[in-house]
Amino acid sequence: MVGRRKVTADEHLLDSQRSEEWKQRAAWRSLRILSEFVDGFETLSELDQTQAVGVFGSARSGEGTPEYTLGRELGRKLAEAGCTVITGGGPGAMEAANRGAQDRDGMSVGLGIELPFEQGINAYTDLEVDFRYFFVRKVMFLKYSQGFCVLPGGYGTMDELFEALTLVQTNKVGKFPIALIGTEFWGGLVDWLRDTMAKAGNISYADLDLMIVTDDLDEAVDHMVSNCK
Ligand SMILES: CC(C)=CCNc1ncnc2c1ncn2[C@@H]1O[C@H](COP(=O)(O)O)[C@@H](O)[C@H]1O
Repeated sequence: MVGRRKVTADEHLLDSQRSEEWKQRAAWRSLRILSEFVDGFETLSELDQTQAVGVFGSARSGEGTPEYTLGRELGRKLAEAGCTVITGGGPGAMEAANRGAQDRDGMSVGLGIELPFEQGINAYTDLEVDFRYFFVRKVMFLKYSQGFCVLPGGYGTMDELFEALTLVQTNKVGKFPIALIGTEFWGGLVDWLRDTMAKAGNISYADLDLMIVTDDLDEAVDHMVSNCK
């Protein structure tokens, strides 16, 4: 990839090879982390009264792809159902869902993340917060969303999906609907979870019911609305 690569706050925090001076600074860094929580809670507190759904999906599903069209339609349907749409504020499926929400005058939120290559939050958000730390941002997704719709994606999408699943499985959050959208994309993963992971005893078969898999956006939205905590 061409462009200026910046060292991010996450990288500073996680790099254990740095000098003694850096190691000592890591302790002070906790204040910066704290301030990021404060900023996030303060900015997003206006969402406390709304029913919000987090939408995850690939940063690479650009305009013109079937996934972008699907994400935009999902954003529209969530807004029509009265839900605020919260995404990672990036391009691709995130932008599509934010844009769809705005198409229907719904509330559209972007929780952006600092990345080595500058990109900025997409142009379709009404409320945005930019985070330096992935883990702080993940807390915000969980705190302000009452359910998740997951479009096809890559590692980032998997990370967010499995974070949510783990929290539900371990009863850290209560009623928390999760819908995987796209049976062709998700089918192989779900088969593997059942035929390999559950079969090996690493999850229970009941854990497979913590999410639905569908191609029907109305079913996904209905699952969010009727099962929100
Ligand atoms: C073109 C490109 C790589 C841009 C990256 N820009 C991003 N901006 C905001 N959130 C992101 C970005 N990349 C990954 N994420 C996070 O990880 C998920 C997507 O990652 P992935 O594309 O599935 O793995 C999103 O739901 C988002 O929360």
